[in-house]
Amino acid sequence: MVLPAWLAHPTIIEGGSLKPELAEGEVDAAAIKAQPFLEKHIRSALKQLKIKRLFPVQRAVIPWILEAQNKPEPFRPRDICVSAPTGSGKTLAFAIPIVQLLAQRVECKVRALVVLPVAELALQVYKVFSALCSQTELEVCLLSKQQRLEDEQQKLLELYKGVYYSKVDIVVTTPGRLVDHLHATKGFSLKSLQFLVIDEADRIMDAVFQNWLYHLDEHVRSTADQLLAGVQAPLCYQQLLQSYGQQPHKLLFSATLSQDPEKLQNLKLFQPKLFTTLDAAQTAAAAAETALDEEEEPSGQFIGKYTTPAELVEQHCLTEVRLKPLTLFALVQQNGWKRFLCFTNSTDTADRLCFVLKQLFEDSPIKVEQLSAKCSAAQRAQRLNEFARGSIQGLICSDALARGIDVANVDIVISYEAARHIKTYIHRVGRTARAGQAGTAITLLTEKDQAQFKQMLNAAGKRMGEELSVSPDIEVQHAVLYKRALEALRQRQENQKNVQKVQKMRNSRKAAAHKPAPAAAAPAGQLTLMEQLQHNAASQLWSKQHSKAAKPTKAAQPKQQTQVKSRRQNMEK
Ligand SMILES: Nc1ncnc2c1ncn2[C@@H]1O[C@H](COP(=O)(O)OP(=O)(O)OP(=O)(O)O)[C@@H](O)[C@H]1O
Repeated sequence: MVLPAWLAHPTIIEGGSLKPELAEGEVDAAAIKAQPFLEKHIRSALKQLKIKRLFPVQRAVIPWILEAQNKPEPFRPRDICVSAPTGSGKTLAFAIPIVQLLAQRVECKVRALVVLPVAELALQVYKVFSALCSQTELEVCLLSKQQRLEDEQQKLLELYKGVYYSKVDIVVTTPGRLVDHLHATKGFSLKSLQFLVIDEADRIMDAVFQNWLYHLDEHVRSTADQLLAGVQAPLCYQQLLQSYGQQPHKLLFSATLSQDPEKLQNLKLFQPKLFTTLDAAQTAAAAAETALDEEEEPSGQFIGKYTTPAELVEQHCLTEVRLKPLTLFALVQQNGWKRFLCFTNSTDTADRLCFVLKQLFEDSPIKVEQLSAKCSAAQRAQRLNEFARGSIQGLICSDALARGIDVANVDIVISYEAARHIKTYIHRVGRTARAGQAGTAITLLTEKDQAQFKQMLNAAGKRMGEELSVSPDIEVQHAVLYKRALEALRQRQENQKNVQKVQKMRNSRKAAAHKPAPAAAAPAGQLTLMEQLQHNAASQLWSKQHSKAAKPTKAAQPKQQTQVKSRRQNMEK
């Protein structure tokens, strides 16, 4: 594959370690007070966030965006793609310049749109924006299906004398929720959009999400046409507007950025520019590359595509399929791990593994819980909180959590099953060694997995780390405990099968009666005890959810309404 020139010749982000050791008396060039481009309100917000210095990606990207945006029209800044390791601080790299630029002029319009693949990530980025905006008049809004559409619409817009006014300046959302609002929210306008941020860009460019871009583009295009209809400007200016006038400045971020020209083309990037970080081996390769003839067509992957944090130690542990849960148990015990995330390739494996581990750790202070698509969003949030507080030591996750989530103080990431794709591996291991902290990633490998795993790493320019071993006697040592745990698992699976059978019978009985009566109306006397328990639990859950949904949360509304009112009055003046 031949790379386009902008991917082949990136701007290298200098800086190496996130926590460099400074010699005595040496001035820290990355200290916040040494950054002349940061406004006072940003410095003070960073102080509250306990951020004392900028990370390399932030030092490279923030001043570049500020400078590009400060050039007068009709200059249009180049769109940028930023590829930097997990945990290297990409969120602040786009949030700081956006807040600083938007705060210069407050208007009742959505001027920045930040799109993330899943609700949890959107919430995380929303919190960062909210913290940065705390010293400004800017309002940030989260649209992510965690609230009803009507409640989100209320947060977003206000109708005054027949005209819709935006209550917010920055919207953080997911692709699906954005499309919901583009279709269903009257008055939702992005015609003043100045920034479009796509975080975890490679994931968002995947086929499933493609049509959100189409809808957004259509929306921006149609508002540009409406605008042009009323413009009495010279033809050349109209042409300029038509060609790119209404397109926002696009900022793409990821730890594993796509280099697929077709996917990138969908984003219609304007003279794109790539920023990338390199590790030591890649820096040497880049130096050799620049020695080559500049005219030569570059090929293959862009350098720095798969870098992991400098502080990350990668290891593997050889085991057998039948002993995998026991190997994991022994590793945790042997090494005294207190904060570990363990990834599996499927939700079912996460579920079974978590059950077996709970049995194995029954008499120990180690508490493990599952964190997968099987848990509700509220459950996931609660478990993450408990993990952060230290009341849960291990979380057994499917890959839903592998990307972007910033879980505090994870010491160890274990791949219970080897990741099938390098991107999955990079994002999994990136849950540790974040923000310059130390961290270790361990992959459990059977003999069969080994060659494939090695090949995957080599293809990405990485090498297998050291081998970590467990005592060969684990099977004998824990024979009784392990047997009991596996027997409990077998019993549980049998029970689950029985419950499913009962459920199936019940459904077919209902279908036969041709009367799909609501569950709440079913006469209790005709149900078996098991059915009755399930029925009661379902009814309770249903009424709980519906009574919650019926109560719109208005806690923050009065304050926001007054602010918007005064902003609107200012505008009218
Ligand atoms: N300059 C800084 N100083 C100290 N901590 C920082 C700094 N910048 C970011 N952080 C912290 O580093 C952690 C990781 O940041 P962030 O989530 O932005 O990383 P990321 O590069 O987006 O990672 P991923 O690719 O996994 O999403 C966060 O906890 C954040 O608060």
